[in-house]
Amino acid sequence: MTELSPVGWLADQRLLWAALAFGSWLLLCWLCLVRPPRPKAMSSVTASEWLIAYASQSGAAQDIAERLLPAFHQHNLQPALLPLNALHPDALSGYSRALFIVSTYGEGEAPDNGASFWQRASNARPDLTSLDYSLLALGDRRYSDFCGFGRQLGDWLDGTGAKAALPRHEADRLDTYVLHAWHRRISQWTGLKLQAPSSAPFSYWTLCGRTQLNPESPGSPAWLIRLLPVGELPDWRAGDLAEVRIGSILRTYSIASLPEDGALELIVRQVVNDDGSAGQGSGWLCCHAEPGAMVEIQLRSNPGFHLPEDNRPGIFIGAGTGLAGLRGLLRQRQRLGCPDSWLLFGERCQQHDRWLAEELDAWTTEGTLLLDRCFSRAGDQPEYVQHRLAAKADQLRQWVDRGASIHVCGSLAGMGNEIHSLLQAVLSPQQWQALQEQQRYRRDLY
Ligand SMILES: Cc1cc2nc3c(=O)[nH]c(=O)nc-3n(C[C@H](O)[C@H](O)[C@H](O)COP(=O)(O)O)c2cc1C
Repeated sequence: MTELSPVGWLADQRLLWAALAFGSWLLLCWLCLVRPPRPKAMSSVTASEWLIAYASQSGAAQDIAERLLPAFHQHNLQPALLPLNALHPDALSGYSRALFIVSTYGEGEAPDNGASFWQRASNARPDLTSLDYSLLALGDRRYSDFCGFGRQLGDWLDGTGAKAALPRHEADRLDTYVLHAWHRRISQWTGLKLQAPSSAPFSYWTLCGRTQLNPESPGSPAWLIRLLPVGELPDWRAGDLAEVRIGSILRTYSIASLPEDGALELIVRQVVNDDGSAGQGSGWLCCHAEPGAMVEIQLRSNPGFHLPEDNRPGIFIGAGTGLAGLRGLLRQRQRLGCPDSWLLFGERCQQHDRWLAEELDAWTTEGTLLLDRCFSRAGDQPEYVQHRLAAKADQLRQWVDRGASIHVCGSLAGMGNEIHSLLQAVLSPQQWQALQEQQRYRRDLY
């Protein structure tokens, strides 16, 4: 056996360490260069490729779109959730999979938060061959152009080369069978557990007050109806809607009060049929139901008609029962101390149709409300809200330049359509575009 001198032993140890260091370095190189990279986590690959886009006038399509999010989040996916107007058609090529949930408004038209997208899309044909999509169209077969906008959007997508991953689904009045079928199919497609929205349950309310707003008016009687909940008062926001079930009849009304008022108030016009009989739903609410009667109601969020988050000036335009939605908004602004509200309200006759006079006149006296009442049966010249607005076009332009939002509530045929055309005619293209893009033009029309 040879004995190592201390110097030789030290040299051997150095050699050993050098060999070890060299070996580690080689291993590191192999790990970095030779081994293939591990696939990126699923979430980071697919996070930005998903799009959920909606176009919704009274909130149903938006609600369906928003309720899809939690299932995506559970899988660490962060899809973009946007109203169509927030997208440029070309930007769709940035996504590889999309869900479109769109309703139809007007006469087969896009809802307001899809209208400017559609205007741009009509002149654009981006290459969307790498986009797979599914489309759920909401509509109502009682309109002649059933799901008209959904169908146009689907045809346009197909024309761009986008591939429909599933057949188009069309839901008539939120038909639960179709909604469940669509959710099942997209669950299979995406591999996510997506639940069809179960609509909020109806709850019971008691009829506790009914005041006629237009005694002796030549128009049909209109009533302010007050209801108290059985149980706790639920929460809602100014601009929201109430679905009222009377037997087999379902009617949607704009809510005219705030939760802070302690009761739900609606403005209901008593419909009189051609044969003189009272309309089924309104007849019961306005005449036949006794105080204390039970009413089944479901509250529905209507985000497209809420107030903007700040206290910018607000223009409120409506006729007849359209005052309901506007009154909720005006009450909210009064509570928040917003200074500049301008209401243009149209009804029939000066003498008997000063609806909610006490309340509105108090606000004008305080200086927080500018009120233009227009009467269609006044003197020789009938005056509608669109006439008054046209006469005050300079003031309208000034308010819009100061950043005012515009809310319109009432019937689409006639008032809603005419206000729409008038705004387009008297505002500059820049003002009109800004109103739409900044969502400062909001409508609750029926
Ligand atoms: C003023 C108005 C016009 C409408 N026009 C149509 C139409 O032309 N075709 C259709 O299928 N549905 C039409 N609808 C029905 C809506 O598309 C349907 O109620 C839908 O569920 C609303 O969804 P949203 O709340 O997302 O806007 C119309 C509804 C309203 C209030």
